[in-house]
Amino acid sequence: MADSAIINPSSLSPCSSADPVNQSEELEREGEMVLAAASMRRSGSRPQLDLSGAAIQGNFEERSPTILLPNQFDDISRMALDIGGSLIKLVYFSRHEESSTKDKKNGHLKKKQEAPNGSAWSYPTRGGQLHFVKFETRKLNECLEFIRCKQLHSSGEDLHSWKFGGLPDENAIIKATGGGAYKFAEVFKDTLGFTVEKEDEMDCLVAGANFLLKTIRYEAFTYMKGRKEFVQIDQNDLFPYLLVNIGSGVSVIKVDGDGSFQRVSGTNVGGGTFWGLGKLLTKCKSFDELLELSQRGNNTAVDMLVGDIYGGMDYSKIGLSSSTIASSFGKTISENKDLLDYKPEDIALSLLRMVSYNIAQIAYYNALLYGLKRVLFGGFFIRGHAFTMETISVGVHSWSKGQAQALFLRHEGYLGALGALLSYDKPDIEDLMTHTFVEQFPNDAQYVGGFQPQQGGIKEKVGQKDNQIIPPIPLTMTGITRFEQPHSNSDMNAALNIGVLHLVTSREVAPLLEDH
Ligand SMILES: Nc1ncnc2c1ncn2[C@@H]1O[C@H](COP(=O)(O)OP(=O)(O)OP(=O)(O)O)[C@@H](O)[C@H]1O
Ligand SMILES: CC(C)(CO)[C@@H](O)C(=O)NCCC(=O)O
Repeated sequence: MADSAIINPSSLSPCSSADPVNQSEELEREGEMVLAAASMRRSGSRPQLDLSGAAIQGNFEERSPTILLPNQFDDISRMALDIGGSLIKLVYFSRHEESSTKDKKNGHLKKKQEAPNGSAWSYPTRGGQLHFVKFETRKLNECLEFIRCKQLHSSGEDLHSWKFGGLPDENAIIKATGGGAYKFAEVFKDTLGFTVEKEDEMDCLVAGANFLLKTIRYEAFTYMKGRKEFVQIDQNDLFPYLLVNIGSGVSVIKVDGDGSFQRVSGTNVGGGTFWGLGKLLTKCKSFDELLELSQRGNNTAVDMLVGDIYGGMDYSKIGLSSSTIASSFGKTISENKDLLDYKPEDIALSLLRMVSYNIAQIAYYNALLYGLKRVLFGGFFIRGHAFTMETISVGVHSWSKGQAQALFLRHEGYLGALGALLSYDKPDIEDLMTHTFVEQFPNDAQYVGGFQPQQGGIKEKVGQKDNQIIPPIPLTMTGITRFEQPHSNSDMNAALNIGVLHLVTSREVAPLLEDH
């Protein structure tokens, strides 16, 4: 059910000349990655954004930095959304003259900046920009207000009817991905009048990641020992790689090419876990506050170290030093203390390390399983945060004995939104398949005692109609590889539990070991 009750069109406040986002302190308008369109291609009557030649501008430390393409000839309006469990990510295109408040404030378009090679870039006077903005999902109305005030809903020519006081074209569509594209589709229709065209979340993550890796220089980097090193991957040597997207939950995707991938794993211990538990345990009011707090922490106050167990000694026989964390939060069990006896900063650091390291470990095992050396981490959990990246890098590096490498992106949180934006310009043949949902399983994974479905042809893939995702269901659970459409709800429920740890709750008390 859409939470349509929470938004009422009349509750949206009038647009002021000021940027609506800046009116709210809590609303983070972050990193406006600015892309300009080099030129406009036209396929049939529909204008297309041509993103060729995209290049980052700005200094190396800037997150979500400006990227410009110089030759956008025609006017075009584009936006796409990735509506996740925690955050809504919005990407929109605008011409230079509609440059963002941040750009204006920083004089981005007026000044010349240092190019990486030391020369000065000159900014084009024509062209456009892709702005990247995020909102908290629980504050959907702020996103709606932003779209309305910026008049972002329409694509191409229909922009004008609204700009000049008319209502949005009732046929207007926007591309959106993430769970919220389903959950809030009616809200968008009711409040802003446009239809949400849903794009598959995994397709979009992969498309966004591939675009950034292939097209944008100074985008991907490694982070070890406090050093950030940019990596430009040879396009011919890009695939396969492992994409680990750390949002509220974590998706682990083996990417084999453009549009060719398998979601091979995932974990529910992700960014939502860190932020949710952190909020409960520290009373922090924002994610960034929690991250900042962790920077002052000392995790050894709550974590149980190998040395705590081994009387200060290393356990060198199995390669564990005394300072290795044996058990996250383990120290708290042996001390007669309450939550309030611990420093919130120590808790924040321990939690951050626990979640980051655990994800690194899962990433490593998947890299090992599929023989992948490159592991790309995306999602807003990373937030360009040094400790998070260091923990993940060290985890991947040490577990793989230096064989696998963790990579990060400057536009880490916008993969899905970017993929949704790129999907406007998918070739027509792909448009026909927009609503195809494909549940994929690793072909080469060793299954023990379960079934090992093969990837089949299109007939064996199951369609997604409207806002209902119908998963595939195995014919039997005994190694047979054919898939059929589920017929009943119970079939569907069974199918939904494939490949995930499914807990059947029981009220029976589990027998406990007797105390002696
Ligand atoms: N300002 C912020 N507010 C809330 N969470 C934030 C913020 N900045 C970073 N985060 C972290 O990013 C996570 C969300 O990341 P992201 O936006 O990539 O995922 P999502 O799309 O919301 O989740 P999912 O894909 O699982 O639905 C949060 O769970 C939190 O750990
Ligand atoms: C459910 C999604 C895909 C929504 O983005 C994400 O939160 C996720 O991958 N969660 C992990 C679910 C799991 O594989 O256990």
